[in-house]
Amino acid sequence: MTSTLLPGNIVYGGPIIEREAQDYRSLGQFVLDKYKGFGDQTVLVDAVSGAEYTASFMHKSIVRLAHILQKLGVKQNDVIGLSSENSVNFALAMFAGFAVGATVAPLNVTYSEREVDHALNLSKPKIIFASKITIDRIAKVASKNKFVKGIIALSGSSKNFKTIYALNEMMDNDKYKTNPEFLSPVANKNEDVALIVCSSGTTGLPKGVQLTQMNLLATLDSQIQPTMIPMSEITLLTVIPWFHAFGCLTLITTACMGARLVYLPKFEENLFLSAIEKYRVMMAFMVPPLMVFLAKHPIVEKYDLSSLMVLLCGAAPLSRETEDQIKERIGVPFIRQGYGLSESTLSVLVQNDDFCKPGSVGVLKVGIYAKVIDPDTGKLLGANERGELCFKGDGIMKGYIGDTKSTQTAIKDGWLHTGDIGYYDDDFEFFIVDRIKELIKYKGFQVPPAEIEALLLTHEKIKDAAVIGKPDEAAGELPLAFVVKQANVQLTENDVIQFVNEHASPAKRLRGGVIFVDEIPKNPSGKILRRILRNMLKKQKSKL
Ligand SMILES: Nc1ncnc2c1ncn2[C@@H]1O[C@H](COP(=O)(O)OP(=O)(O)OP(=O)(O)O)[C@@H](O)[C@H]1O
Ligand SMILES: O=C(O)[C@H]1CSC(c2nc3ccc(O)cc3s2)=N1
Ligand SMILES: [Mg+2]
Repeated sequence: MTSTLLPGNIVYGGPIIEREAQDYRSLGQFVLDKYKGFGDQTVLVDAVSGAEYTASFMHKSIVRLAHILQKLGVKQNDVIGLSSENSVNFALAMFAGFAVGATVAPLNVTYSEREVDHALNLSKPKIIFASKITIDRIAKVASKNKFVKGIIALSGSSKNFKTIYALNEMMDNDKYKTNPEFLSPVANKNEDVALIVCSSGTTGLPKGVQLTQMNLLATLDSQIQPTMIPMSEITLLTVIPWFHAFGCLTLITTACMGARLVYLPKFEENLFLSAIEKYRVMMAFMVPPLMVFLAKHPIVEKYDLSSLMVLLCGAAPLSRETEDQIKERIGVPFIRQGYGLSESTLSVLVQNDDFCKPGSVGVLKVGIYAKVIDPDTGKLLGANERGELCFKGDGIMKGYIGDTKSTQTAIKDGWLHTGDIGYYDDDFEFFIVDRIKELIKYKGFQVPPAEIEALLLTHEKIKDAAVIGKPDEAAGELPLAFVVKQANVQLTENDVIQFVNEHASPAKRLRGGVIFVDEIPKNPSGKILRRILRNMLKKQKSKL
């Protein structure tokens, strides 16, 4: 499908032809019927334990858990929290929540008590599923919030809350083994919220993004495309946390397609590589730090990665240099960069065979409209003009929970204002420059840190890098780099400054200096946490 230009400089990705999911009675029913239809196919594989789960196992278990949720008093549109690393029980809990027509609110497992408290007070779940790594923290915070009536332990247990149920005990209880079918209640698809995902919190506190059943069903329809190989023969790998929109939506879409999804609960170098080798993984969901790992880490050479055909990468900027290095090093034929937001359900832009210029994030997906506006004046811009990207379509969220003001700032006349600066070229292929909030303002020039970071990563002695603006009275801000050196190399501040001077325009020079660090702080979906770097800089200054 090629994009078309509509009057008023609006680009359109074309209609969603498929209507299978959207016409269903509910999201929960769609997932149940899909799993039932896939029968004995293996749909999930735990790469740590090696356990494999068939679609019929998933169907049977979701039905049982849905009956259990109803017995516990969970009703349509009640909210269920879900705090777990990637595991089969995460998938069961979420899909059982959908089956009873509830709203599922995944929680970041790395959240501190304070952050859990913030997230719980956004979604106000009645029941929370928690795994052994989070249950103590969840129980402690839940005991201070009256709206939480019960906690279901997916694994482990805790003494910090009075009503804790153990999932395995309930699943084995004969009481719930009676009815092998479950009929999901008819949904008000445009209104009923299926998911409340927390945005990454890169620019402030995380916001509770409400995605309706229709947002998800339309996205599912838009993902269905004829493939050369039957879906049942495709093996995918993911380590992206399922509590994040990117991870969560890729779990839901791959589940409904009947592919085999191999998952990891967290990233571990050897496990990630050996999983690709062992399961002959064809496609992997990636974020830029994982791409840099494949491009640069010496142990990559020890593994047979020849099965890899496609890497799907999103969530943060990926440089064309990293892309080229991977192609050259491990010969992956296709790298598909995509771009999306929690607010857009899944990606709104993705590369394909015909539109994959280096550094681009591809073209509009079906069902999506885009426009680029001048962030100051709101004027509509045309091809090759940089401005704020705005999107419209069936995947755009209902709004932020409990925050009408932010919702009204984010969505105007149905258009989601992303806060990201980008442009499309003459082929309607899109490029992301940076976030409006991250642009460094040097003497009136706007310097995108992502560009300097991409350049620094091309240096063979640099393992990782992040750039921020250092406040400066005369110039406004000066670009400053945090740099992680490769092991056992000599590299000075001056070497790094010289390198940038040679390869970048004057405004991008590292006039703020270079700080060597052991690690760049990133969140689980691979985004650089620049506010931590800004705090580090402040602390360093106050010490002087
Ligand atoms: N391929 C990509 N290239 C560059 N940036 C990307 C890409 N994909 C996603 N992003 C960035 O990720 C953002 C969406 O991420 P997400 O919804 O997880 O939360 P966040 O915007 O990082 O956090 P918050 O909204 O809470 O500040 C986009 O607005 C964009 O800035
Ligand atoms: O649609 C795809 O094929 C893949 C390619 S990359 C991608 C996404 N990236 C993001 C980033 C943030 C987010 O909230 C959702 C997505 S989906 N989706
Ligand atoms: Mg955001």
